[in-house]
Amino acid sequence: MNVDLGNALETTPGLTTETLDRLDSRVAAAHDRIAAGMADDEFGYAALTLPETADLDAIRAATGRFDRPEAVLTVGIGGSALGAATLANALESDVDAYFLDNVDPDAVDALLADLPLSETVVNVVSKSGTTAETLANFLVVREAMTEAGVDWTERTLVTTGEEGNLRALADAHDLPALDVPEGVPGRFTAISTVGLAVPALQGHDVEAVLAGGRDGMTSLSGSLFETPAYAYGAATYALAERGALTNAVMPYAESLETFAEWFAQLWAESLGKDGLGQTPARALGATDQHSQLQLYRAGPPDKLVSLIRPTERSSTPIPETDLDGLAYLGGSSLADLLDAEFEATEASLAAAGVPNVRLEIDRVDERSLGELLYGMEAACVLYGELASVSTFTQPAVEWGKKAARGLLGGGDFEEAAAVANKREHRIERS
Ligand SMILES: O=P(O)(O)OC[C@H]1O[C@](O)(CO)[C@@H](O)[C@@H]1O
Repeated sequence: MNVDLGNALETTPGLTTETLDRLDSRVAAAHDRIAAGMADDEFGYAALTLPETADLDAIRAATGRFDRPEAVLTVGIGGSALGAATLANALESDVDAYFLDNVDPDAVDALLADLPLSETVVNVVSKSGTTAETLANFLVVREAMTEAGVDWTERTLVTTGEEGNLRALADAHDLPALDVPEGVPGRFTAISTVGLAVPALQGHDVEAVLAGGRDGMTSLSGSLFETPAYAYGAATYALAERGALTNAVMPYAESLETFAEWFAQLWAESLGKDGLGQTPARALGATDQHSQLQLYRAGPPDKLVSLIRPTERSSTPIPETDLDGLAYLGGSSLADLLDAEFEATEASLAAAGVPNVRLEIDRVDERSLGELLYGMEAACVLYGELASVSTFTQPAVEWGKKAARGLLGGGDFEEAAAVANKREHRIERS
């Protein structure tokens, strides 16, 4: 993974080379803190040692109990689904991967109606084992398997914490079970049992994902000028400090669209603390050049755009044409067009003084994805150190969970009472 900060200098908001030089001493101190946390396997910092500690043997043993399934259905939410989804949606496989990470009955019913349940592995993932959406969906999926005459105990893989509902279920039915990594928040578990079971079931080279993570791990140093991940973390932090409160993540590869969704949880849930943070906006190049780019370029000067692309991609030739005004496309390729649009968007933003950062990976394969995931995690941890926020907790998500649980009779929560006291000011169609 390489990072180019050139288009974040002298922009509005913007950095200068002096800013980066001044930041580098803070990056060195932050790296020392990060390295110490990694060495001591400290809560949260342990995420950055996963390329070395992830239990590949356990992943292979647990997933090896399933002969090549037609499909893998992951039942999980947030970090328990997005890492695996990023890898599955970026890589080609003849084993289809599906993700139930919401409780929309229409979507759940439609998916279950289509799935070959007898040839599907159900991969239920929850660190806590208490997440309502995940457990509710699992109960629905298990019922559907039973009604289809499928022995769910033969088709279910569990990934969970040491205790809780799923651990008890796995023990009671002798289900293959993987341990979520201790001391690692869910959004940081892509390069672990949590994120790697699905690609393993799909036949992908999970060892290469770990190797990519190790590439990122060995690149960590005490200087942003030697560590692309830290360069990105420091630059995004400094731009936020100067008013870039939105970070539009815009991969120029369909295969990285889910990566932007994974990044959004990582960035928002880690850095949105104490009135601080940087809103991750998900965009896709070239599609959003015909959509959100208008706002990025001509709206409030409160954004940076992170443009991501693989430097190698397949190339689909564009046939010669005599279409009026479009003859120039003939003989080039879709790759040429997409790369030209990437560079044009980059320059368009720069011309308008909008800061943008270029991130490039070699290609969309297991090793590059591992390095990209790791690099963004390291960038996020560094940003959190510089911002002095509690990167590895997410207390603000608990209020809503209690309210929903109270509304369903799952306990007496004052949050549920607050829902009942909603202030109303209805505007109704006459
Ligand atoms: O793996 P679990 O415990 O089901 O949690 C799923 C997700 O929910 C959260 O805890 C937020 O509610 C995320 O941090 C996490 O990734």
